[in-house]
Amino acid sequence: MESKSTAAQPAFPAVLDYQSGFGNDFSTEAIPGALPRGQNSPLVCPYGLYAEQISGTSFTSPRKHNQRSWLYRVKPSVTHEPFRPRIPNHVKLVSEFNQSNSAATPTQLRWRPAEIPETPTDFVDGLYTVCGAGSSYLRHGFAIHMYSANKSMKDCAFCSADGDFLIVPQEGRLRITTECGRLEVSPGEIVVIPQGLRFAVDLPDGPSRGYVAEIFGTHFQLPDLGPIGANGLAASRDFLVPVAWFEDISIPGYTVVQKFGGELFTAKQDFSPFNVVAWHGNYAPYKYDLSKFCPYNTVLIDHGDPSINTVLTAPTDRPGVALLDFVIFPPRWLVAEHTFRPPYYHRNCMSEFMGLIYGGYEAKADGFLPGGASLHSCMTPHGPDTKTYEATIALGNEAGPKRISDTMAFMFESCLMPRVCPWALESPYMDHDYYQCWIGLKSHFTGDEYISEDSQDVKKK
Ligand SMILES: O=C(O)Cc1cc(O)ccc1O
Ligand SMILES: [Fe+2]
Repeated sequence: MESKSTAAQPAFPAVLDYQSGFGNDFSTEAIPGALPRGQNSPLVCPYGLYAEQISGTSFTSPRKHNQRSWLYRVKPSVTHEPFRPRIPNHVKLVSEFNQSNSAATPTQLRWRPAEIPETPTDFVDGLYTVCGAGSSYLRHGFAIHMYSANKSMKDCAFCSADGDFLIVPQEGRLRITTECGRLEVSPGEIVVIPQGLRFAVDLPDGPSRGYVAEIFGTHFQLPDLGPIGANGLAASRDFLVPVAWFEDISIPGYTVVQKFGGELFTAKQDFSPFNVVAWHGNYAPYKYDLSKFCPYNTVLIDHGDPSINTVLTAPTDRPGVALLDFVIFPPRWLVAEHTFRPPYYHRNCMSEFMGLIYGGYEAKADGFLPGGASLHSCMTPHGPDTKTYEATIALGNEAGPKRISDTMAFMFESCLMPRVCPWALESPYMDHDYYQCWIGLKSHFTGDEYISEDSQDVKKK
């Protein structure tokens, strides 16, 4: 807690407290007794606070999907001047993908890691959309952004009215102050900031880079475990939610930046929006340490589908069809016998965007680097590069148990077909030679004797 002053934001403590659980009904107060007892909206709230509800689902969503929280704050968030288009506006954010702002391409795409900007750039200015599909207006779709920044946000908070942000830091910690409290997120951890919740990002390490999946119209949930049983993959109790924390500070000219339909709007107010003394509910930010993931995998033959490594899924109305799955490729043992162990060659009706947090990726001997990205869209063929294929075959059946260590790759997989933004296609980091990694795959066909020389017909034996 920080009492009334005009001081800049206080330093983060070395260790932050969190509550644990996924989708719980949380209750937290920075001052004992600040949560009203027995009702949400008393005539006068404890300590003279304002009650404010934030709804992440429609009021009438079925109980098992319903998400909302009650925030008890020094001043309500409506206490601000009118929203105005941000000047200069941000031209590299898209939330409704169409021919005027993005391109369709079935080509395999890959990007080298973007450099950290030289000029002062905070999280908001460092954010740019790579690809996406659908529309935040129609509440169905997603956008994949990346960020590269070097400076903390100052006297300003951000929120997206368009969708939830799943942030995957790749370089540099993020200290995130939200209306629900504070989180520190390191590379190797992820954080989800729900639609509409205000937050500010500090960069204690300076240079910072990462990925964001933004989903429109739904929220992330844990995948069902099916025959795996009651345990495994990401455990509910490893998700960490902030405890209430507030500052009661006047900051003349404080700016709330709101992403709304892909455009940025600003509203001025004279106080910090992080003035929530207590809150309760199930609509809150959370973080998760990917090293806690408990992977399941093949123990005898064949390469399992990557869905086995789903951390979080944002569903559509069709069973088993994700608007966006967040899947990881964590350290694990490979033990399959007489099996081609790397990912198989494939074409997928879902579209696959991949990133690498650290280490290497089992399907690519080189070219796919930490901080880089690749996109294999709907039905676009892809798979291991030539070097990986040849090395795997050379090893043969003698490959014993092998530990894949020091790696963390991930995939955002969607049933929607992404369009790609022009600045991503024209990016200096685009790997124009990506196709070369497969072009050298040779035929190892041994059935030539069955083909007649002149007709190419299969000879009858
Ligand atoms: O394309 C990729 O590298 C992702 C992926 C990994 C895997 O193990 C199986 C299928 C798949 O799409
Ligand atoms: Fe794939």
